[in-house]
Amino acid sequence: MVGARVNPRSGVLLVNLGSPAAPTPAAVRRYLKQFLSDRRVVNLPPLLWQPILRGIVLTTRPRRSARLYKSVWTAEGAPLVVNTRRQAAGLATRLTGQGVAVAFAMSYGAPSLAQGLAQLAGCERVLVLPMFPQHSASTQGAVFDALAAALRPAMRLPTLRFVADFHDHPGYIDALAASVRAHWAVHGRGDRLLMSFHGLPQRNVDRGDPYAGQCARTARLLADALDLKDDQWQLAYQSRFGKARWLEPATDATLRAWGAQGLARVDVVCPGFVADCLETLEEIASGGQRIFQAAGGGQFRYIASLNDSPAWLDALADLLRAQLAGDCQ
Ligand SMILES: C=CC1=C(C)c2cc3[nH]c(cc4nc(cc5[nH]c(cc1n2)c(C)c5CCC(=O)O)C(CCC(=O)O)=C4C)c(C)c3C=C
Ligand SMILES: [Fe+2]
Ligand SMILES: [Fe+2]
Repeated sequence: MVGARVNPRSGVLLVNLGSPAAPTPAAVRRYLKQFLSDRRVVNLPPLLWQPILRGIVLTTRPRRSARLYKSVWTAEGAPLVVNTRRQAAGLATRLTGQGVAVAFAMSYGAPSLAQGLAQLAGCERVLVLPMFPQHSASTQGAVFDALAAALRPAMRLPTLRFVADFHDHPGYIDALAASVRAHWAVHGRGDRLLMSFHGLPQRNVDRGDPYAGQCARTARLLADALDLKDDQWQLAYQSRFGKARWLEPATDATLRAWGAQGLARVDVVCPGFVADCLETLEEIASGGQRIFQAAGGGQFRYIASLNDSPAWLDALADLLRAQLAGDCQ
């Protein structure tokens, strides 16, 4: 546990997606097997999907993904886990004095939900915050399932509160806007700002997943906070996986088109990721730049995720205090 009191009455559990234990094909295979077997993520009949997963995906993807993970791995471990650990530590310094313990966990890999909850043993109330600003059944739903599974053996349940999303929270939008402005103050302002969100299969949205609507709302609020005109920014979706149709426009196609138009300077921010990870550091900061420049574009700048920046952790602490002060009394 990060700096809790002896027996605090309330606990906060931050939950993000999770990473492999090591940047090796074997560890990535274990991680992808758990992740991609979750029906919240790939909702196909297991008799159809499991042979494809085991016979094709898990025999080809781990080697390539391990190479990508290796390119972003740090001395302390996977960026997503390192950044989430720092966020938990930063929140603990803000909340522990108020009798609130803070721990973190991952939907897939380690630390598991059971390990995270064990850090909060003795808390009568537990507030679970999935670290995905926009709601999707594939992410929040997976956290909820993992939470229920982790609590199955419990003889005494805490009072629980689950934050469904925070896509329009003023503190989150302000922290994003401040981080873009700080970037502009140092590097100058690009011709256009691309707001790249993780993608989702179109059929999930057709079935009622609010994800795309919430991404659009976050993007609009951020554009307004930055006083951007409509021709100065665009929303796009990254990280397509598999053969189905995913949300559009795609980040890679957009960057290719902007490069071909000969744009001299673009900035890219990923508001759906509050912690830098493989998908931002490798896919966007490296891969996005390659695509844009190969197509003829000029300068490309990736704006880091909020990670453990003080303004973001202050906003997050406010969000958590407000949630804890709600009907959790
Ligand atoms: C931010 C929200 C996310 C949504 C929504 C989401 C949906 C989703 N993802 C996949 C498939 C993969 N995602 C992978 C990595 C990954 N995804 C997110 C976030 C969301 N995913 C994060 C933060 C990460 C990075 C993890 C890290 O360790 O840094 C991967 C694994 C990496 C790889 O092999 O490329 C896959 C696969 C699907 C199918 C999906 C929605 C249905
Ligand atoms: Fe993903
Ligand atoms: Fe990806």
